[in-house]
Amino acid sequence: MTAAIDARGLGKRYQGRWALQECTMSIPAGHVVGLVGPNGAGKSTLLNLAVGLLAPTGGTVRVFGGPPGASRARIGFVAQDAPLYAGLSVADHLTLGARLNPAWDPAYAAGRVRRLGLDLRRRAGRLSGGQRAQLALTLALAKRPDLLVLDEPVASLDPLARREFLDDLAGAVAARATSVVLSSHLVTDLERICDHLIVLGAGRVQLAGRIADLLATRRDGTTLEDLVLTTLRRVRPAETETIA
Ligand SMILES: Nc1ncnc2c1ncn2[C@@H]1O[C@H](COP(=O)(O)OP(=O)(O)OP(=O)(O)O)[C@@H](O)[C@H]1O
Repeated sequence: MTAAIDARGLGKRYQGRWALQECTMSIPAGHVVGLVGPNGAGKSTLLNLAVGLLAPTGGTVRVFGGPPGASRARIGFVAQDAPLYAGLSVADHLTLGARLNPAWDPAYAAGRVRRLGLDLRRRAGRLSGGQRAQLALTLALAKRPDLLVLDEPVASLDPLARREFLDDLAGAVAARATSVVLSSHLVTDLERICDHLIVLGAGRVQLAGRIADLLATRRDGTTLEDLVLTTLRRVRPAETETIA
C-alpha cells in the first residue's frame, strides 16, 4: 500500500544549522501517528516539509507517492499557531472552506461549530486561543482529507475539549480510514489515539514504529510515556545542547 508520507534522508537547514537531518521513515496510510520530541527537536519542521510548506535542504518527502504539493487537496493541515483570517467571522471561514475544498462536509462543519458553542458572527481575531484552535481543527476535519497533519492540535484546549477532539479524530479515522500525523507533548493523549509513534530528538528520528511492536520489545508494564522518556534520555547530551 502507498505510504501516506514517505521520507528518505530528509533534512532541513536554517541559516547553516540543521533543524532536521537524515530523516527516513514511512507513515502507513490509514493509521494515526504520534510525533513527540522536546522543544526544538524538529517536529514542526518535519510537518511543514510533509505538507510542502517548506522545501527540503536534502533528501525527499513524498505524500501518497507524489510530491506534497500534488496532494494539497487531500491534506488537512493545522499549523501550531492555528492560522485564521482575523478579520473574518466564523461563518466566513466556513463559507471559504466550502468554496476551496471539493470534499467539504457542510453539515459536519456547522454541527461541530454549534456543538462547540462558537458564535458564527464572531471574528476569528476575537476568539480565544482555544476557540481559534477549535475552528482551525473544524476546518481541517470538514475538508474530509485523506491525510490530517496536526501540529500540537490540543495544546490550547481544555481537558474536556481535548478529550472530545480526540474522539472526533478517532471517529474520522474509523469512518474514512483517514491517515493522521499529530505532534504533541501530551503522551497520554497520544496513547489514547495513536497506533504508531515517531520520537524526534536533536533533529533526528530516535525511534519509529508501531506502538504495539515497540512496547513488545520492552519489559512488561512499560508505558508509552516510559518508552518516550527512555528514548529521549538516550539522545546524546552534545546533540541536546545544539537544540537549546
Ligand atoms: N524559520 C526558522 N529559522 C531559523 N531556525 C528555525 C526556524 N524554524 C525553526 N528553526 C529552528 O529549527 C529547530 C527545530 O524547530 P521546530 O520548530 O521544528 O521544533 P519543534 O520540535 O516543533 O519545537 P516545539 O516543540 O518547541 O514546537 C529549532 O532549533 C528552531 O530554532
